[in-house]
Amino acid sequence: MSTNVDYDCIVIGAGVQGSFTAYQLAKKNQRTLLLEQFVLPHTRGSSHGQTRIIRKAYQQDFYTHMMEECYELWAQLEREAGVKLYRQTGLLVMGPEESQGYQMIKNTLQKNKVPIEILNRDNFSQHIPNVNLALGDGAMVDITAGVLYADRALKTVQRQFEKLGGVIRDNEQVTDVKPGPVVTVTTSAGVYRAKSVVVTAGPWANRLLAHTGLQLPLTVVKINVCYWKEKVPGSYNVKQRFPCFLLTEFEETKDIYGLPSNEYPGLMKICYHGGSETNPDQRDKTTNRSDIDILQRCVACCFPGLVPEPAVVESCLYTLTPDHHFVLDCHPSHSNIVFGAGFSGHGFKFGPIIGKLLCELVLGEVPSYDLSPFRIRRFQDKTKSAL
Ligand SMILES: Cc1cc2nc3c(=O)[nH]c(=O)nc-3n(C[C@H](O)[C@H](O)[C@H](O)COP(=O)(O)OP(=O)(O)OC[C@H]3O[C@@H](n4cnc5c(N)ncnc54)[C@H](O)[C@@H]3O)c2cc1C
Ligand SMILES: O=C(O)[C@@H]1CCCCN1
Repeated sequence: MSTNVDYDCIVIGAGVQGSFTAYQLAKKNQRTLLLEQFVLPHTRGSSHGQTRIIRKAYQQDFYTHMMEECYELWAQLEREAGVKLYRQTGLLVMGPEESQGYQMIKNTLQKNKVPIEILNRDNFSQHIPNVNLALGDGAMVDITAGVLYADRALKTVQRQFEKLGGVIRDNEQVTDVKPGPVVTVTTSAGVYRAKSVVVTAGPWANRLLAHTGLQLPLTVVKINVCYWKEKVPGSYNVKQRFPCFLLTEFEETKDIYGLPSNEYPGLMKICYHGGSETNPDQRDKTTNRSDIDILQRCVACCFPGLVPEPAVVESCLYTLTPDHHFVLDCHPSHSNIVFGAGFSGHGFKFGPIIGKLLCELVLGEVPSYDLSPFRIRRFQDKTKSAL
């Protein structure tokens, strides 16, 4: 052990991305510390809750390509830990047949030979009962898509990290990061020195990066996570193999998505892919519910077996970039500070591959995928660097 550092790497933030990064670093024999400001597990960031969608259905090829390997990495973790983290349900994609968004997803899936089933108006209700396909909408199913058990996944990857000798310190907020050949990290409980640092602080990313003179164009929004009651219990249940769904357009506005009833008996999760801007420390003060009005109209129109009024509303945060693509990069002035941020409400399924990529950046290895869609230079004038 070199005498002037406590760790090879310190990862700041134990959400899904930081936890997978720490795990990958420990696998590569890096002495790694994972720091978390809250007591684990917590519900204040973006990675809490029992379920997330996993899918290859994307408009861009690069996400579909990454998901090929990512499914294998999820399965590897399941085997390693002896737990079930994924359940195949399929993803029903619905949207105006001629729209660009719907067609791009269809083309990407077909081009990449992802198994899909195209449904037509005649066989739709036979395959998908209790859903009304809007006039002019097309429908297809991404067969291998499904549900990830999110809370369980987070706990599992953190436990595997510790088994590899990694150290987690929760209830310890990072208050300063001093760049240099050895990075000094100050927390509410102490000071640590490491050869490199990874910032995976979710909605708090810019607050951490400010210590290093960098600000990214990130917007934090609060999502109302709505659960809707089944009129006939079980009709939208995961055990009936009811699929996840993605509606690429409703009333010409943002996507709406949902997951079969699972965590709360008789309640299906359906959310609007947008919300109002918030300060992550004051999340619960934001009370805009205009998205819920849209969801109520959508449920009344497309899901006749659900009561069109949410039975439970919880909160979760998105950290959005202007193009909704992730940020995976090294600090422009300090190559030993790496960050993963701006997962824009769709990053959970990529956790294992994000961990692998951020680990490669820390170790100075050639990244397994082309990172140009994720580099900060794409923002150009929107990235403020004080250094
Ligand atoms: C409602 C909702 C639905 C979603 N659905 C899907 C889906 O179906 N499929 C999918 O793939 N993705 C989905 N996502 C997106 C996915 O959950 C996020 O992209 C992902 O969880 C982001 O993880 P993260 O690690 O970047 O952030 P976080 O989970 O927020 O983790 C960051 C961590 O850093 C900690 N931290 C911050 N500052 C400090 C500090 N100073 N010191 C110490 N610790 C600090 C925070 O406390 C936090 O724990 C959804 C998100 C939401 C909100
Ligand atoms: O990542 C996902 O799969 C979900 C559904 C689509 C909108 C973003 N969140």
